[in-house]
Amino acid sequence: MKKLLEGKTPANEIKENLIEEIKKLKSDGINPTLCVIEVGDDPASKIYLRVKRNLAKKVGIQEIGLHFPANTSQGELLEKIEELNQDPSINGIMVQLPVPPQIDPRAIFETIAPEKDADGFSPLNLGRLWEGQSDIIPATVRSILTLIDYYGIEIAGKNTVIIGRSVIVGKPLAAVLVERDATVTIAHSKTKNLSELTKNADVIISDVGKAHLVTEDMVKEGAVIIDVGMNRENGKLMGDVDFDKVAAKVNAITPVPGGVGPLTVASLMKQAVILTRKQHGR
Ligand SMILES: Nc1nc2c(c(=O)[nH]1)N[C@@H](CN(C=O)c1ccc(C(=O)N[C@@H](CCC(=O)O)C(=O)O)cc1)CN2
Repeated sequence: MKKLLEGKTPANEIKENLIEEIKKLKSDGINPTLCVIEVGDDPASKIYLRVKRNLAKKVGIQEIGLHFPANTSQGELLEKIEELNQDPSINGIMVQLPVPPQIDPRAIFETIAPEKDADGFSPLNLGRLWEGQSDIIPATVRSILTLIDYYGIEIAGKNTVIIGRSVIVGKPLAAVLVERDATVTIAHSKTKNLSELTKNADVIISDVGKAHLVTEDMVKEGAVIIDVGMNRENGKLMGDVDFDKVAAKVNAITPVPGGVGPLTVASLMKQAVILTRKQHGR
């Protein structure tokens, strides 16, 4: 392995830039404000929300945290979102996932106003990605692009296999990589002969959530591997890729933890600032 694609350094760079950008906005009387909604008491979500709160404070974004009990109905949640959509003091809105089973995440994505869609999950913003408009994009996708740019990974014309077809990572990622001239294949649970695809891939991006899915024999020498998976095995956090053996064979690989993950919260903050600027015509 020649390059370890760590997320911490580019994440720090994003934070430093945000601090400067937000200072300037504030000196013009603009106070970027992000409303973060939690439904229920998922323990992992609590950790991520604390990280979001701390980073917002550090860069100067006003974070408004709302907590709803786990038995909140979809109607109640959507009503609150509608209210926030109308509130001019709120620039960005996001609902932490997962939400309890009585709430359909798609209803949330459809209700958040596209111009306040901090996660970039609204159907309008996701659709715009396929038109080549990529200012509002899901945080994980933005994080992957940041790694690609920061480490100078060539993507144009490269055979790129995305494993995973989620609406919030795999599909929007395909749209932005096609826009960057990559030749993209999306593989998923029904794909036959996954290894035939991955063995020919210059770049493999996996977002499945299955440990040991991508093994050494499935990758070609010199490939680039971006692992978005997060799996716990015997208390240890690992990605979808068999890191040690695959790393020995490839040119560049993200660690898990420490790769895409640390960039996701910084990417969300960046998006909140982009939304704020757009709302003020900047
Ligand atoms: N509304 C949203 N919900 C969720 C999102 C999202 O982007 N929007 N993503 C995840 C959770 N998440 C942020 O919300 C998140 C996940 C992982 C990390 C991270 O830093 N991971 C570390 C490891 C952390 C650990 O030890 O558990 C890493 O990979 O190095 C940050 C944020 C689901 N919900």
